[in-house]
Amino acid sequence: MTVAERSQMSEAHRVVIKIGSSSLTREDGRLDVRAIHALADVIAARHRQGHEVVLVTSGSVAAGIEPLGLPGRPRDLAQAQAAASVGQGLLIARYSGAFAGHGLQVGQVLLTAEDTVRRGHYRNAQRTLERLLELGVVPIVNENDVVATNEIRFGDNDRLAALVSHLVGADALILLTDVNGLYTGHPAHEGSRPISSVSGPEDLEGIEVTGRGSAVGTGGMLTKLDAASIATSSGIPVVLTTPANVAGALAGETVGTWFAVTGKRTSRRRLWLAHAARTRGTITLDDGAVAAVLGGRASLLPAGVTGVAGTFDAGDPVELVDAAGNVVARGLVAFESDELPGIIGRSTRDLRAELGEGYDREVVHRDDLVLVRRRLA
Ligand SMILES: Nc1ncnc2c1ncn2[C@@H]1O[C@H](COP(=O)(O)OP(=O)(O)O)[C@@H](O)[C@H]1O
Ligand SMILES: N[C@@H](CCC(=O)OP(=O)(O)O)C(=O)O
Repeated sequence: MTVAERSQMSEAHRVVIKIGSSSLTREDGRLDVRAIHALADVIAARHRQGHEVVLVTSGSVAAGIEPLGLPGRPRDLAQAQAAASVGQGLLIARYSGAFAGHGLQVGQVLLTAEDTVRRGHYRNAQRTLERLLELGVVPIVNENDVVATNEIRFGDNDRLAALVSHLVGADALILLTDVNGLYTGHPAHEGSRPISSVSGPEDLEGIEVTGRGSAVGTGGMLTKLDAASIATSSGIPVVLTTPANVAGALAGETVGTWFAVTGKRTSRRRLWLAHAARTRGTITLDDGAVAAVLGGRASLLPAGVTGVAGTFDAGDPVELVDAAGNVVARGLVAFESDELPGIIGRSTRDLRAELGEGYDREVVHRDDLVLVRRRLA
């Protein structure tokens, strides 16, 4: 079922709910157990109505701060990973206790973004999540902080929640944070007004968002907008609100900000290329090639390439940038990096005549290319 309007939220069979660190920690930095119980109460009620909920929860790093005697959220990666390792067990134990009060079991699922889209990984993740739901268990997902490295580190659970929504074929995604939705500017700034609904990227023009979150959160509003864009562009509507409004959001009430669907369900490979793939290099395009690629139907030919950086093999993901270095698209490159300097800027006819069949192929075929939406702010 596709949820087109807020009012249909009450019928959404499978919903992903993501709760951020800012909503799970008290002012002294400790885990807020009451918040966990309040959320479990709402999810259990939804469960009793015959619906399914997948919970994506942050809070492992925050939960590790107090037992390790740390002064605050660690900045360096290894320390954050250690805190997450200590905190994750405590976090899941709290959820487990809260859901047990409703006769529900929970299943811990630790993922990286790549696991949700990379062939071979996603099938296992998908099968496990399906089986947990069939068994009436509430899956509780968090980033697998301990294995995530600096380069692949996802860094925020907002986008992970959007990718998980896609993975489980959710009917809706609810993002819970410490502000009741998106505002026209930072909520602390005078004059910022709440926005009740967003029907597409054009509604976000002029809105000020920061990547800086609350004291314990990461990513701020920027990653929530990224998550909303991933979900809505692949057919999943999003509500952004506070935990106090989660029951209202599930009932289809006008709470927080509603992000309407902007596109159809997309292929997992394109989702991976656009949002999770680690690119291996950069290919610079001339203005004509940028226009052709942005037109949406053209492949990238050698003649439109002006520069190459990085070391990659044929088939690797690369970024396509314009002359000013702005990322225009991502694609799977058809040549290895060593081959490209000898062919760029040249026409396919020349290349075929000089180097033979095969060298006249596209640098990136249009089927292997996704446009990158410009980020806000
Ligand atoms: N335009 C905006 N509208 C709403 N919140 C914003 C905006 N710009 C920045 N923010 C900040 O984003 C914060 C939420 O992000 P974050 O702390 O990462 O939350 P979480 O821990 O729930 O993921 C809010 O507390 C707010 O300070
Ligand atoms: N895996 C980390 C996620 C951190 C994170 O994304 O935080 P938030 O921006 O509060 O959702 C944790 O559990 O602390």
